[in-house]
Amino acid sequence: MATIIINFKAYREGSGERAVALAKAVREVAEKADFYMAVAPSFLDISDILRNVEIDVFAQHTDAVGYGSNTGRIPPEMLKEKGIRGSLINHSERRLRLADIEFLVSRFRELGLTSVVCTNNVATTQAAAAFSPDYVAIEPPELIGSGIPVSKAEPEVVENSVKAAKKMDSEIRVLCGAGIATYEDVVAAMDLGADGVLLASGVVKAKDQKKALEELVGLR
Ligand SMILES: O=C[C@H](O)COP(=O)(O)O
Repeated sequence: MATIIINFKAYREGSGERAVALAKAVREVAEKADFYMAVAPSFLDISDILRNVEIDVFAQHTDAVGYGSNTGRIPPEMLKEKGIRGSLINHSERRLRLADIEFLVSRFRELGLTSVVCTNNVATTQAAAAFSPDYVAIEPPELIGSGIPVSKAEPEVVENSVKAAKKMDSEIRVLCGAGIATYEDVVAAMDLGADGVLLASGVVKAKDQKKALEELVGLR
């Protein structure tokens, strides 16, 4: 089943009570859609969503630390403790060092958390795949938030990233993101070999988020 992860980022439209409402909408659409759907809300909204919505929740970032004297940092162990499914790692808006990415992918594996390592081109996708994360998510930063879908604007980046990742480890699932908003964009991504998409503004900033979700999965 293909994957759709919706990143709420720090958008006002996806925060506080609106985050819970959006997570509920994702859950309702996921029940009718032929996709695995998960959400990546702000840290501050994760507990409310876990308490109120039956849906897999991912963190938007995790720090390469353990429990201890790490002010303001979030170790993987805390995600596990809260029942969080996994995390985006190295999102272009929250970049990490190579050693941190390797540490997190390895620690996530030990803890049974799902790792989604974000990359910005074919070379970084190949490098990230060397750590065998569960997912890599290729997202050209210049298209993020643009409304111009990567699956149409830079199909070769998606296709070559899929090839590079699967050559490194055939088990890795490849998402693509940046500008994805419609079912057509999702199908185009999968035609290029992607196993799903990672998106934010196409849904979170939509006037009617539920309608945008239904359009995204082909229910409209
Ligand atoms: O995490 C999501 C990506 O940054 C893509 O964002 P976008 O869908 O707003 O282009």
